[in-house]
Amino acid sequence: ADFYSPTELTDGFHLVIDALKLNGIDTIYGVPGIPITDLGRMAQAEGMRVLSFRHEQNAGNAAAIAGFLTKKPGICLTVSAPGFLNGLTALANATTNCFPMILISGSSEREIVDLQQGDYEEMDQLAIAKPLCKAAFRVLHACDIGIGVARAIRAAVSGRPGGVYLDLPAKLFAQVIDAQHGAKSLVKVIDAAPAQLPAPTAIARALDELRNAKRPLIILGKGAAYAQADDVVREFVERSGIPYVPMSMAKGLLPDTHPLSAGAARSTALKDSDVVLLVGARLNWLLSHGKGKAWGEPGSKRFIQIDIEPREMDSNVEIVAPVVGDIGSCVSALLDGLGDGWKGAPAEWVETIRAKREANIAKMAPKLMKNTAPMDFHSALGALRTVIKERPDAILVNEGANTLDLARGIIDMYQPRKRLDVGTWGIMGIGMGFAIAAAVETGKPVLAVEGDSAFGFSGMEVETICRYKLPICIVIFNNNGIYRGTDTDPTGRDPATTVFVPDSRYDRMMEAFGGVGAQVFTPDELKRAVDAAMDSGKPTLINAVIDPAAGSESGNIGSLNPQSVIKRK
Ligand SMILES: Cc1ncc(Cn2c(C)c(CCOP(=O)(O)OP(=O)(O)O)sc2=O)c(N)n1
Ligand SMILES: Nc1ncnc2c1ncn2[C@@H]1O[C@H](COP(=O)(O)OP(=O)(O)O)[C@@H](O)[C@H]1O
Ligand SMILES: [Mg+2]
Repeated sequence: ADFYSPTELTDGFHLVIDALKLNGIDTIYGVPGIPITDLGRMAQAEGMRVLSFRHEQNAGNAAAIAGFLTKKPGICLTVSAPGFLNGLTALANATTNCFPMILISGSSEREIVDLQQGDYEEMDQLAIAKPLCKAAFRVLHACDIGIGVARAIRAAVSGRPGGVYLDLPAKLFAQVIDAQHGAKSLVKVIDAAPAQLPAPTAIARALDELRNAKRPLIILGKGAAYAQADDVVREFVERSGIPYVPMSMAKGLLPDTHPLSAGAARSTALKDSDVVLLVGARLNWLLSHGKGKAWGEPGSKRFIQIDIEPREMDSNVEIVAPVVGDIGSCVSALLDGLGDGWKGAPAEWVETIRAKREANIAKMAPKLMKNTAPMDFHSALGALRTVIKERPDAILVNEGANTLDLARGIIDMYQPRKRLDVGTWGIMGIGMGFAIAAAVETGKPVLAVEGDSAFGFSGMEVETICRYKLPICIVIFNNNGIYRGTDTDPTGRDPATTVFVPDSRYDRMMEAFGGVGAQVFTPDELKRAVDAAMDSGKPTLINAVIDPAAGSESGNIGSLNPQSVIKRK
């Protein structure tokens, strides 16, 4: 029997680490500082991987995408007040995108905060976090750490995944309790994200809609990618024979070259379909809220929606067949229900989509072949499209405006969860955090295709990338500006609000920290430099010179900008 000395003790530091490890969490993304520097050191000493960043927003983004990739909540650890606030943007973005993460921040003493007596980094962090995330908890007593961590994990991954805030006041860490009592207080979460089975009546109703459809369409959202029900999703598309449109981060669930892919025929698919099956995709702005000219005749659509969140139904338009449950269970039930009677989608409709897709791909092809300088977005992306085709298990991180919108349609993906981008908010700044966690969590090579403005939001993490020697190749589409590099200040006093230093050399930033830097002017040079980076696995930054006149305002979403009708004299 274990010899147990009554003096054996544990404390808050050790209980937090034990609670995380007990639940299979082995990685922490953060920035050290009071009161959590020692927590990070001790976690590292106890075998956890603790990665220190240069800004908490990037650590938070890393934790968020780690959650998306692993279905375990990513952990971001920050100091109080300013560090907490820096992590909050990533926590809110994770919640918006349904990525499971836990922001753990040290905090000031309750008695001083609640009397507003001016503690070091005083802030009521729990109150501030609550409206911006899925759940928020604070732990005051060491014997509650086990339950607190368990609640945070379950809140992050159960139902619709999201961001959770866990507030740990400084005094908690040094609190000492009896070791055995402490061990008993820990909770290993059982079935944190339970399967949620659809009602048979909901499945029957959905199948009726599909059977009566003349022009059915499937839309796969990043929820379908997150669910990791890849085989049953692919089997359902292929057995049903229904064309599908993958949303950005669902690309690769089936290869974009799949005969049923309607990605390159998106406009026709949305406009002319009559029954639309949404699988882990919301009818938000990315799908024009399910109405308007993108969707053809008003009232011409019947929507079936699979989602784990019941309240998503009817959020934008009427859902005639809501299927509430987890995607794996729901799609399996639909597949079983198809039965032998299912004759496949109407051949004429499938042919319409195929023809449209082939025509659009043919129209685009010449733009991707140009091998001259200066590059434009199409010719540069043509080179990267080939890289991913040759290296399908590489992970593509992508942000910018033209750099994002054009890459989404030009770079085909071949495997699930390989395209990580700005998601539902269209947020800039996810690049380096996503790239770091993708490399750390998967061990796969990462290609980060960045607008020069987008890169600037998290660019200091090139030092982090070098420090951990991560296989990340950053390609910056350097068009000297936001959208374009050609705007001018009409007063002639300053540079325009959307331009940067001309002919800048981002590649030298990577060299500053021991990484590989390269500047390229043609698609061939770009492909060679990326191939070299991928083969070497060395941190690399390629400054790809793009024609400053090549872009368009806000990429594909310029129409969202308000226009002034007042012209001052
Ligand atoms: C946090 C944040 N700030 C600002 C923006 C606005 N914004 C900004 C600043 C973009 C950068 C576009 O410039 P780029 O250089 O990254 O890409 P291209 O020049 O290739 O279009 S895209 C975009 O929507 C944003 N989406 N998110
Ligand atoms: N395992 C799951 N089962 C069912 N629905 C899920 C699951 N995980 C996430 N979801 C849902 O997937 C949806 C993702 O939608 P969204 O982020 O809009 O995707 P996209 O931007 O790709 O269209 C969310 O409504 C979320 O509730
Ligand atoms: Mg740019």
